[in-house]
Amino acid sequence: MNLREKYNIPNNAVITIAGTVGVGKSTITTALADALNFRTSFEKVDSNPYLDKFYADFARWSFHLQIYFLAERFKEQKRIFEYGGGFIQDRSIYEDTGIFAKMHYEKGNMDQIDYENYKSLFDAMVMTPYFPHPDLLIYLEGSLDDVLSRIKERGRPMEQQTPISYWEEMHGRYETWIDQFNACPVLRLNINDYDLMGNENSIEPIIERIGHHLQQTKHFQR
Ligand SMILES: Nc1ncnc2c1ncn2[C@@H]1O[C@H](COP(=O)(O)OP(=O)(O)O)[C@@H](O)[C@H]1O
Ligand SMILES: Nc1ncnc2c1ncn2[C@H]1C[C@H](O)[C@@H](COP(=O)(O)O)O1
Repeated sequence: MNLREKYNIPNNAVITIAGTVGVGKSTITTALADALNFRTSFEKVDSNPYLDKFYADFARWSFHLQIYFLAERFKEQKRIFEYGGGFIQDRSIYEDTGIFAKMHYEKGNMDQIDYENYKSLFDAMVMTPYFPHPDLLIYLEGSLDDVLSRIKERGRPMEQQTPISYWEEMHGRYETWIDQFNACPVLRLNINDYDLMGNENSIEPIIERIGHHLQQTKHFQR
């Protein structure tokens, strides 16, 4: 019996991984998809035409980047729907608006008209009964110090040049955001409670928790 069957995880489940930059979303996305034999939906960082420009000049490129991410995530959502689920998704669409767009608007990097325009597009696309919400959002939480050392270790150039205050603010915003998030069930996972690099067996307890959580939540209606 495989791990998916062992822990009663439906083969059409859609699980999205949320958390601040560098916390370990992509790594756990791969590990969970491998263990459950699910497909993955990743953010494409290398082919993003705005990301480098955005980090060099937030005010100039914030709106463009948000529209780009919204379109990319919506296309991914459509792909997941067309396959009929069975996906692990690296970052949720909710973080784009709840964390990034909001933060850049409040910091003055996006003007009010652009922000309202973006939000109305987001609401029309996402916050409707027609948009399938994930069955579970796994929120990865870790200390700011651990996250900063992971960002450093990964070494994406544009992130190294970004002031630590940016990551600190994002880290704080994530904590506030997750406390009021209710678009789908949430499982919180502390990054110190598993070790995907050092111990390949550490994925099984996570899958066990996912199985329990999915069974407990009444939202699972596929
Ligand atoms: N469980 C883990 N233990 C140790 N290092 C990790 C773990 N998960 C991720 N990392 C490392 O942290 C860095 C950021 O991870 P990544 O998965 O790319 O984060 P995210 O997708 O959230 O930005 C990478 O260098 C990765 O190898
Ligand atoms: N919506 C977004 N706005 C601004 N920047 C974003 C958004 N979504 C992702 N990003 C950035 C943050 C990182 O530099 C890369 C990839 O994110 P990661 O958390 O490492 O997967 O894109």
